[in-house]
Amino acid sequence: MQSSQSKQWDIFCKVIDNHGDLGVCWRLARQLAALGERVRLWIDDATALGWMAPSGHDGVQVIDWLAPSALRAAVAQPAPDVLIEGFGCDPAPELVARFAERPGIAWINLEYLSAEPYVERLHGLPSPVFKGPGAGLTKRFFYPGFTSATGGLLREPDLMERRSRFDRASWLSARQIPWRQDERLVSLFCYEPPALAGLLARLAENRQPTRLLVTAGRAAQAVQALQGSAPLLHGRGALSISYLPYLTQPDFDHLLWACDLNFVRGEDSLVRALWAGAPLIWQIYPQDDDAHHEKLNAWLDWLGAPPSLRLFHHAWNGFGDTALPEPEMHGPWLETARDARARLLAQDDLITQLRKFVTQKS
Ligand SMILES: Cc1cn([C@H]2C[C@H](O)[C@@H](COP(=O)(O)OP(=O)(O)O[C@H]3O[C@@H](C)[C@H](O)[C@@H](O)[C@H]3O)O2)c(=O)[nH]c1=O
Repeated sequence: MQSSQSKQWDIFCKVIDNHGDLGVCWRLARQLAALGERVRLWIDDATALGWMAPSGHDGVQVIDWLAPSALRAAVAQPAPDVLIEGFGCDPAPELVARFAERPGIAWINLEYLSAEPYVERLHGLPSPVFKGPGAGLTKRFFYPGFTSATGGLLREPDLMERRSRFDRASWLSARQIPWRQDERLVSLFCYEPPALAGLLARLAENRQPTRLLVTAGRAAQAVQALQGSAPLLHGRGALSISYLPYLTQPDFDHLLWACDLNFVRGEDSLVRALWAGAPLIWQIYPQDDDAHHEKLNAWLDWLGAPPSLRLFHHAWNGFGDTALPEPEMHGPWLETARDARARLLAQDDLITQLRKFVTQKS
């Protein structure tokens, strides 16, 4: 797969919390490698790769950034063509100093995803480094985003084709998830949303049965904590609950493809839910100064969210004391999701843009 045109990419990732930093960097690494690029992923905590990507990926070398032996070995090797700094994570200074010796190295700071207007303004801007390791180099900001004036979103070339071949019933049966044809399927990947109890009650009281597929980790703990305080909740009324193990990243996609409504969080799962094309609810990563309020509203504006979907997001994210509206799995919520996906599919994906960007700037 590798050609003489292929580049060496070194991606640096620091796990701050949860799984998004690694989730995004791993997805980037394996998509580059699938296109024939050579990739080293430098990571300070690769634990979650044990379930996200247990078999690794051809062409991706994972390196423990904290291991002194790995640093020594890397310093002895040729510098990469492209250095990607995930989310301003400050790669090891010894390496940056070594890499800076390579003429024409492209140094890119991959930023967090947002639909706020500043993204279009800042995408691609240079930031010359004046002192310290890397002095004399120019870092460039690469902003993923939802419009054609941004760096776009990660999307494998065959994603839509795989999605169209997906068979929900076989996937559920292979996972031993009980499912009756009349049950609506809802996935839950969240932190501890204040409106979680309200959602469970609404689903339980609905005329139509729902099976909630709860992802491992914080989502499962949040649901279980509520069940502890209201033990009858499990299987109550129209609601059935299945707890999932941690899934590989490709299987996490299958979960989203299988469901009629997806609750997602953070960054990477939001993008995957958009590609799934079913109605989705986003729990945004909360920031201390409430900066996430503006960020969520900017995304809802881009999405063209109908009023009930906007209200639902506000309630789910705990803005004010908004009451949780009825979740919808058809009608305007579905049309909105389909329309958003069509708009995104008409734009270049992130890797296509990133490779162009690197070639033009080096
Ligand atoms: C539950 C589950 C998740 N995943 C993957 C999907 C994603 O790649 C990843 C989750 O990442 P996210 O969706 O981004 O959600 P997240 O909330 O885990 O991640 C983040 O949000 C960012 C905004 C913050 O900056 C990060 O610090 C981090 O908090 O885990 C699986 O592969 N299998 C699973 O079973």
